[in-house]
Amino acid sequence: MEDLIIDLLAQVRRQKPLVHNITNLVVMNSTANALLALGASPVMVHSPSEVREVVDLAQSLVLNIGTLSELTAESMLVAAEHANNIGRPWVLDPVGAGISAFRNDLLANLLELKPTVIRGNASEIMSLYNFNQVNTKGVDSTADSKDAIGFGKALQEQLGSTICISGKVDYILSEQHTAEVHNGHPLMTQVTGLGCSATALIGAFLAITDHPFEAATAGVSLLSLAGELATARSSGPGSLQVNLYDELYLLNEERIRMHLNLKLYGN
Ligand SMILES: Nc1ncnc2c1ncn2[C@@H]1O[C@H](COP(=O)(O)OP(=O)(O)O)[C@@H](O)[C@H]1O
Ligand SMILES: Cc1ncsc1CCOP(=O)(O)O
Ligand SMILES: [Mg+2]
Repeated sequence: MEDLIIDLLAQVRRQKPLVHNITNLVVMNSTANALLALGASPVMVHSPSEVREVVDLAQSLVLNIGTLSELTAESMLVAAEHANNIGRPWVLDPVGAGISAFRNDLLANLLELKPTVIRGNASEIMSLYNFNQVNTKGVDSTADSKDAIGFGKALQEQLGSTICISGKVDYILSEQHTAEVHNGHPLMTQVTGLGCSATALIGAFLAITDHPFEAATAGVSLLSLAGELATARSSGPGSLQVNLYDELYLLNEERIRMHLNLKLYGN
């Protein structure tokens, strides 16, 4: 799998795919910078009047509901439907799933459109499986990622989507495979938008491969690895945020082979 991730990263850097993001107001800048640091080309387009044309133009779509509004909810539904119609892959970040009826209703509609990949923290994945479950606290998880595996597997079977659960260990679940990423650092939970950045990177890899499990594993692995390497030379959350861009930019074959701690299982 390391060989594959190294190859996918080289392809992103060569092709610089255009990744269309309808995302939240908190992370708009940081996820654009994460995509640029990796080697992809982000565009943030939110208006329902222009999302169809940009879905046509871009190679993948990232939907992130973090600061949802009536306008972005409409845009997301239009964009996801159009992406399905023309065969564009898309990834959903269900930020804050479970915190309101408005958010849950939109998520239910988006799940009907069967996202190619879903990435959330443990509380979000648990809420997605059962919206009535009250285990969510804003946008941060109150649960360990391993406790959401059963919910993630059930969602995977129900939707056919690849499911990623982030946390101390990241899990990537497809019909045939499970991957575990044992990288990252607890300090990463004190910088906003790093889960959203993992989702955006998945978008970059979806743009260059037809294999959602591989794209999701590459995106989650490289964000966690870059975060771990960045933490080692940071004195707190502020420098971690900046150093993360440098580490994404500096990722190469040697660093991936030396530091990536990835386990792959067949189901
Ligand atoms: N306890 C932890 N230990 C190590 N790494 C972590 C931990 N929690 C989160 N991370 C890292 O932060 C990334 C984002 O995960 P998470 O904080 O769960 O997302 P979100 O920001 O959506 O809540 C993970 O992919 C992982 O690399
Ligand atoms: C704090 C906050 N509030 C709404 S969206 C958002 C950012 C969440 O980003 P992440 O889930 O990646 O930490
Ligand atoms: Mg999140």
